[in-house]
Amino acid sequence: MTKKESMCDSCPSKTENCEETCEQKSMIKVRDDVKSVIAVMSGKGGVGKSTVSALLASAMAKKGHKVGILDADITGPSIPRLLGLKGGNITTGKGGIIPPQTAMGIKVMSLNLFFEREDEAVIWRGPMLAGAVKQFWEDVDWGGLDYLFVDLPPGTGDVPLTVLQTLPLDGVVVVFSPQDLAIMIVKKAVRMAHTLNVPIIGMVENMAYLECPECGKVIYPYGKPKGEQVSAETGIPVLATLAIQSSYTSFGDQGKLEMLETPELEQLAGRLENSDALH
Ligand SMILES: Nc1ncnc2c1ncn2[C@@H]1O[C@H](COP(=O)(O)OP(=O)(O)OP(=O)(O)O)[C@@H](O)[C@H]1O
Repeated sequence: MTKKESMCDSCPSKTENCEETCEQKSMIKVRDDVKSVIAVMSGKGGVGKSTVSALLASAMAKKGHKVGILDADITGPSIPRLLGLKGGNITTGKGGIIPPQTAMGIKVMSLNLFFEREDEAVIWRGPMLAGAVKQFWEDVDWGGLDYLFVDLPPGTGDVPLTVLQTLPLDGVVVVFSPQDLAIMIVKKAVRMAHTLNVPIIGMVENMAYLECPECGKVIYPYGKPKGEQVSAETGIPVLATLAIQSSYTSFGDQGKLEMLETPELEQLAGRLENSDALH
């Protein structure tokens, strides 16, 4: 019996893509030093996926966990900037590439950390992008993590496919904003995860409303929050709803996003911490 056949025999989810997924997963390095792996994805760009990845990672770190972020958004990496890390001095040790750490101790690996200029353009085709992600998993000395968050590029292209099909994900958090277009596309991301048999932990609705700092009136620049609707249509729970707040951008632009208090994501981190599915 081949390795693939024996893996498929014991796999509970026999679907169309199960064999290919099993084969991909069997080829990636097993890491006992990373306990839970959570991907953060969005169907569409600019909805705040990297912001949510960084804040969720910070919330976990504030709870005392050892946390890392694998920035799989190879062509548009923003995690180093959001967390105040500069590129150009990556070193390698016995256990592999040493991931730089933020002020709070979050370990980060991102292609931008290899460049001195953060505006360096990466003009690579799909297989090279996928190769970089695999290397970030296999060749980085993550050195014992409770949670590794994987910040995906938007959409359902090569890199999200590689991550969902290859890395041993415990689940996915999907970020969306309340525009109809974003919602149409978030459903594609949800379908992709379902097709590849990756559990969806839940969704985060970002930029859902804005509270006027002068009078406190709540307005909805992108239309009323659509969490309930999306949840009813997809069967996936909305775990956090975030307002539009200038502090998200100002803390991020200063590289201090991990210092921002976000009660909604701290609560979500608590739910993840206690979720049986992740341990
Ligand atoms: N809740 C929010 N309130 C205000 N600004 C926000 C909020 N969420 C994100 N932003 C801002 O929106 C911009 C895009 O956010 P971010 O880079 O996290 O999005 P993304 O979905 O990861 O984008 P990409 O498609 O490039 O991967 C950033 O300038 C960020 O500071």
